Amino acid sequence: MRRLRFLTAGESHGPALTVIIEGMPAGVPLTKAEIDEQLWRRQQGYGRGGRMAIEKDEVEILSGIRHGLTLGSPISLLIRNRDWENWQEIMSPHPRTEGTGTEKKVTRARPGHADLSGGIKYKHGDLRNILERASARETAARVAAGAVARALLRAAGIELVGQVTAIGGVTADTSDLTWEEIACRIPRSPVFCADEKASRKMMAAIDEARAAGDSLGGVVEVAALGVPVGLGSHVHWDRRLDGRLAQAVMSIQAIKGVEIGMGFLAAARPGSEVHDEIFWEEGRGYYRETNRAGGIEGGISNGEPIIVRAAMKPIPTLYRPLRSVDIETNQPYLASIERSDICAVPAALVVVEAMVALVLADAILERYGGDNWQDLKVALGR
Ligand SMILES: Cc1cc2nc3c(=O)[nH]c(=O)nc-3n(C[C@H](O)[C@H](O)[C@H](O)COP(=O)(O)O)c2cc1C
Ligand SMILES: C=C(O[C@@H]1CC(C(=O)O)=C[C@@H](OP(=O)(O)O)[C@H]1O)C(=O)O
Repeated sequence: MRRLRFLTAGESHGPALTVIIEGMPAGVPLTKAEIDEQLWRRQQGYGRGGRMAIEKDEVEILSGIRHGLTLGSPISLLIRNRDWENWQEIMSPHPRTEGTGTEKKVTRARPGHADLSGGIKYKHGDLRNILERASARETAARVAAGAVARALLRAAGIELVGQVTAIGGVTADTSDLTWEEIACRIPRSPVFCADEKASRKMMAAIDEARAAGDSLGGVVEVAALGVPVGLGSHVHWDRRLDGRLAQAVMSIQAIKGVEIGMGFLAAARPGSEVHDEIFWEEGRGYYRETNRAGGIEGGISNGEPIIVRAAMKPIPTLYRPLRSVDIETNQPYLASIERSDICAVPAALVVVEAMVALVLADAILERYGGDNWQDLKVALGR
């Protein structure tokens, strides 16, 4: 059973996003400021569009936290959409009054979005009824939930470090840097990349894509440091930690590939270059000199840093639009674009971190239990 569960709600241009997080032990220190910091990070990143100039994401804590400590009750959080002001009539929950409103239905299905399949599945002639919820605006609520999970991980001695490793085919080389060095450099880079030269090239690639009316995807990498041995299990498919991480990360809008450790690269290498040899030393215990497995063997964490990589496809809405069909007339059209991101890979990194945090916090609670932080601390041996 999931120990830490969360459920988000909210439309992209509705009044607000909400999230309920259930299963946090009592007594974990958690402040509004640390949730807001993660929300702020998600809004940064070179290549974003006009919407980010409107939104200033900030959390309102509705329940589950008192005087800076979790209560053990459901935590509910709210993030208002500033853009709602401009969409009140279009997004009104009330029945339409005859003869009012000039709103046109969205009938032009955008390639790369949920529009067409969602419209067919839910029998919506107005594709806005699909796109509002399919939008990655929802990731703000995931990041707020992730900040709650991060608070538990931090208390348990686990830290997450994330970096963008590729944008539009420009790849970073950070192989000579430690995770601590990477963590120091990331906030200074507008694309959250620790390789300064690659950072500049990535920004130039985004500028080029913008000028060409195109968009770019990329690759992000998250490392979880300080994870104890034994999270997840080999005994069932849905208890394997690698499977749980892959599902959570793949569920993020526009993520099309997830790797743990060497991932796809391992398929091309002989076994002698893929597996991590095991050593033992008095006082140190078991250790490995390499971490090609990315911290998980047989679905169980092995004590090495957990390394998760995710590939994001380019943003599907292009200023030089792709061909599609109007579902009312079945006639071809070329869309006119009002605004869109060119590249949201840095934002996606923050979302991947959030999903990794939620899975690891759930796995910690599964292994160590604890209704309150004191019991959990004892179980963790801290
Ligand atoms: C942080 C973030 C921002 C995004 N911004 C946009 C955007 O401005 N325009 C757009 O067309 N898609 C954007 N996307 C991607 C779409 O939400 C996503 O491709 C779409 O919902 C279809 O889902 P799928 O790619 O997972 O199939 C964004 C994704 C993320 C993670
Ligand atoms: C609002 C966010 O991302 C949005 C995700 C998104 C999409 O189609 O996924 C489309 C854009 O929204 P809009 O159509 O209102 O310009 C992005 O700005 C956000 O990240 O907070």
